Amino acid sequence: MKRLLVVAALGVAAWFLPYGLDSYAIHVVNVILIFAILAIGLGLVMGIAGQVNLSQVAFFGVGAYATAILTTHSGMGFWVAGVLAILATVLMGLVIGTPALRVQSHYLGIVTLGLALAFTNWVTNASLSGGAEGISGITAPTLPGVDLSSEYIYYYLELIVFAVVLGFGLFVVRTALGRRMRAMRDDALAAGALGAEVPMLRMTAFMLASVYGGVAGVLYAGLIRYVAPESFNIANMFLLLAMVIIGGRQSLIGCVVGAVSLALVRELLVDHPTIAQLAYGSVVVLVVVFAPTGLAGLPRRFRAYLDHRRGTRGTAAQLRPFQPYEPEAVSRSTQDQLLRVEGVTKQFRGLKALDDVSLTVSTGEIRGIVGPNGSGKTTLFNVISGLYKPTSGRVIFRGADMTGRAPYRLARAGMARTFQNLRLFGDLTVEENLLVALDRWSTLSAWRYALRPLSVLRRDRALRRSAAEVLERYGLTEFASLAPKSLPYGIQRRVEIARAVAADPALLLLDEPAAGLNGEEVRQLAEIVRSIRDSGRTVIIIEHNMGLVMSLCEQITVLAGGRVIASGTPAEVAVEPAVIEAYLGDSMNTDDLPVPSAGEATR
Ligand SMILES: Nc1ncnc2c1ncn2[C@@H]1O[C@H](COP(=O)(O)OP(=O)(O)OP(=O)(O)O)[C@@H](O)[C@H]1O
Repeated sequence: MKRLLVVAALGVAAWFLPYGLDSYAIHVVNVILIFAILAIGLGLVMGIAGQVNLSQVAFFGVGAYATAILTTHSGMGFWVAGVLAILATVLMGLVIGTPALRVQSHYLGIVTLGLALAFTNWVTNASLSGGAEGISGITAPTLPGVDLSSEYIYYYLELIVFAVVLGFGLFVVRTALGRRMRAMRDDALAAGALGAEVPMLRMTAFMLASVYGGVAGVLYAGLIRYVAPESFNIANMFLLLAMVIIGGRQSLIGCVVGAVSLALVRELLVDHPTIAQLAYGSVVVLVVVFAPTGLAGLPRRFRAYLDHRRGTRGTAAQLRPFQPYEPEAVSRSTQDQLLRVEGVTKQFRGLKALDDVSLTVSTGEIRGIVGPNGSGKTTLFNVISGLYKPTSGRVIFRGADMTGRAPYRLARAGMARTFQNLRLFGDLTVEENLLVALDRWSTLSAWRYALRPLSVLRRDRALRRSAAEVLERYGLTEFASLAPKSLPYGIQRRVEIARAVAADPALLLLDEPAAGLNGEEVRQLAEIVRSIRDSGRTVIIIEHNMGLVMSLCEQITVLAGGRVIASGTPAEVAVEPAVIEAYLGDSMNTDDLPVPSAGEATR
């Protein structure tokens, strides 16, 4: 309610703003709105999706130049030209997003900067774009009964477009697509392992940014009715970047605040361009060092600081007991092979981390993978889950050859995993971590955001209900809104397992889930894993805690030096001479192993 009142007050203020402004001031406001739209687009691709994009100014340029060329050379009306210009910008977004499929971080910065420079170079030299002089005489936009040639009236057109694109951006960020992008920004590898189609997501982020660039370009062409290369140069790109960083790149409102503040500063320093550049640079450095979340992040940091001083943070939340799943009858026929690893070898330069490893896992089994440190267990998981391509050999999952498939494809085929060193999305809450896993929509269905927004909202509500159920089952409800990193290690491990199961896998890979847990937590973990299996899933678990492995697993595969040295029931492998030899000198003492009875092992 409070938020609604603030939005209404801002809306009223924005509506009456032109009444107090002279003709120069309204022009400045119109330019600021265009920069704000550009900044939102840049915030989406860089702040939300984590893709370095130094070509936002080129998107802006394509939108403006395409409008200019189509209205002057081809004699089209402004609106038709504007729509075509935005389509042209999206096409450019696809081209510029393509390198993001292969390169990341500063390399992507260099590539996108290169493309932006190429654009400026082209418009400066091509005759189609009017060379250094640019294109003047752009047809003014018309609306029946509305005089858009007046900047006072044009302001309302811009204001409406700004409100729509800001609302759309916030809608994306706060629902499934935005969550996936934020997850990818945090940890692309973990997001992929949960089924997020990382390449498609990167492309979508660039396309979104390009739409914002295109819209801003069209509005600019309609406002100034003249385009020239200097409006789209690298200095403006850095100004835009400074707006996003200072405002707070992870918040679209922050991007708007940054755009407005810096555009006003630019106006004040318009006669001192050198001082202006130095001032932007210094402020950016100060913000990066002292307020990495920008102006938008300051209130939250201040609240966190106050909480810390009062000592109120996270004291109330309690881990509740796990509520077991309803057992499901699963046929445990050994014919029903869920996973087959055939002669897999993985070579890292001179080192053979896996050497001709073969194993078969049946549906409904809990399989243990054990072996001394460095024996290749995690490498085997990485090959099975698609993080590594094997040097040779095959991985057959649910009857299909999945060797070397991207992790997101394996995840979508029904595989989920946890990581030895926990890979929770640190910038997302516990609930959002689960929501990312629960979301099974393909990124291709992102068109619904534009054409069927209500279906997106309905689905988001359904996802939140499912997340609440998962939180409840794992006893995590009270931690839903907290950042995973603020939680004790044992709870983080539980969140990671809950997240993996939320992805609804047929096969769950657990990489050392007991690492760092105390005795009681290990007991609870065993209960959770058994219940997950009883609910119809198959589990493979890498573990050094031999007591846990021996009591939990029906079959154990022992690796040493990248080779399978034994395979069988806990009782069988515990007495294998090769296993005893491999473990001599290791922490495991096979004589002390609590070898279970056959009945216990197959619970
Ligand atoms: N990306 C990589 N590049 C080079 N060598 C690697 C890579 N990943 C693993 N290795 C090497 O492969 C071998 C097997 O490592 P892996 O992590 O699979 O062993 P592990 O059995 O899981 O060990 P631990 O129990 O300590 O986790 C080790 O010698 C490791 O150094």
